[in-house]
Amino acid sequence: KPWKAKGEKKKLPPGPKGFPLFGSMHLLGKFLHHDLHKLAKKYGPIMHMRLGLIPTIIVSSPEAAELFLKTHDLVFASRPHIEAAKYMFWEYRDLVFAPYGSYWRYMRKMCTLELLNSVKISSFKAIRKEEIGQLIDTIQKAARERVSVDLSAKVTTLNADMSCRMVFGKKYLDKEFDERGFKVVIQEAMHLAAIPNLGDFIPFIAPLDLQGYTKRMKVVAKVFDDFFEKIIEDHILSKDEDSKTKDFVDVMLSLMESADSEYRIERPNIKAVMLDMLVASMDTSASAIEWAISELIKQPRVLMKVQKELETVVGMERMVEETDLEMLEYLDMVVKETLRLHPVVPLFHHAAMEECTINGFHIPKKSRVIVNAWAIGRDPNAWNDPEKFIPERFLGSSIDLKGRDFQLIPFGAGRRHCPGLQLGLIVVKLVVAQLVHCFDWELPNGVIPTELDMTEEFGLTTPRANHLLAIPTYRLHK
Ligand code: HEM
Repeated sequence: KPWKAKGEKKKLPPGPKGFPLFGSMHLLGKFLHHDLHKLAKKYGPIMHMRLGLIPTIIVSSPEAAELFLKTHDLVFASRPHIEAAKYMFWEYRDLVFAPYGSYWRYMRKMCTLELLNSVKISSFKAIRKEEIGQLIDTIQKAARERVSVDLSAKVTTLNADMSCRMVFGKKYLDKEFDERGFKVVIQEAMHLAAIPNLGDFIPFIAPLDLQGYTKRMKVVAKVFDDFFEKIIEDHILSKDEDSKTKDFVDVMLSLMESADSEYRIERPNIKAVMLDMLVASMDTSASAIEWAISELIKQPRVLMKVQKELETVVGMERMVEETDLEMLEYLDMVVKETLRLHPVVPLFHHAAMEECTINGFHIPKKSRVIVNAWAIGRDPNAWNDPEKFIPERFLGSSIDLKGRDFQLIPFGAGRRHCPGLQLGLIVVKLVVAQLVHCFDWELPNGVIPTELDMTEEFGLTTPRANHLLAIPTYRLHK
């Protein structure tokens, strides 16, 4: 209605009532996206729950997501304040956690221009080919010896190496990073950024660090800082070598020196974006690959169909090339179906810059908005048999991953949608195709495919809880 009587209470979306101070935090367990999904089934696709002192809106259906990420996109284009971004991402100087505004826009433009556009992505093709080639060689060795391969570990290392070479210009050894190794520290960071932190929801108790997270974040931040300082120093030292092609760090360093860039870019800004590019590109793609291969092993029928398509398009005499990807229509459906059931970023967080009315509900200014992509991919109103992995559901359908079809938004939608979509999809498709084109896969210890464990680990991304182990058999005729 156009008018509101004075003092009339604004109607919040339905949701659990909650206790004083803590609100409904007690309802959130280890798997936040599952817990929120269950609650949404009871209260509806636009649900309000107070978490600590912060009004939080949970968005769990395609229609609701469209309202928040398209119709009212601008209002919700910011990010919430979180302790993790303060301690681990150089006080929001990165792109992922930067509040909406001109600094965010500048950083996003810079990353797109210097790393994530088609021309740049294609310039890294040789790196991808080389790294994937090396992985196939080691798996071939395992195939000869009939031993199982830790596919989760291999794919994570592959992605870490590819990301490092793109962003830093070279690979770094685990021990140059930290004695715990790359993967462990990054995963600790992802976990700390995703678990509910009391300090985010009851800001005045943040300094008490009751859960001990701040302490852990500071440890992680120090590891990143030392590592990135070393990389920056390496780049400054090798700056004048003529033969060197400029990588992303070189570009950012040149921004630091140039007087005419829009913002004063200093080392903390560079380090924050380095961390973004690393975490955003490594674990996302690796988890998507791991889930796709798991689903394929689980369903031999689908795996055989992917292999058949590869036999027809690529043939058994050679490996898959990036140029083959656009011809692989069934593979495309498999990847969509994987990201529907396993959106590797299950929840993404936005913040309301203004108050807003949606579907008659009042959304207070500074609310945190959590979009549950995991729940959306399972919405029974949008999908038949949502729990089943059926790539054929995309046959003849125009649904794509670009954020226009709100029943499938693993890359988000609207202003904050993933700028790495194109790169991510190339990597995921190429690695999945290569792994199943070059090899057949069998589970070790006589585990039958349908019994493959599919438990998730919760973090900013959700990889498999238990590594995927499988025994390869080489397939190609060369
Ligand atoms: C399968 C792979 C990937 C998936 C599923 C994925 C998914 C997502 C999602 C859901 C978001 C949040 C959207 C939102 O808040 O509305 C996001 C943001 C982002 N992604 Fe990705 N991503 C992937 C790969 C990549 C890659 C390869 C990069 C590049 C390095 C990247 C860089 C980013 C950045 C920088 C943001 C923050 C954008 C902003 O806040 O403006 N992502 N991604």
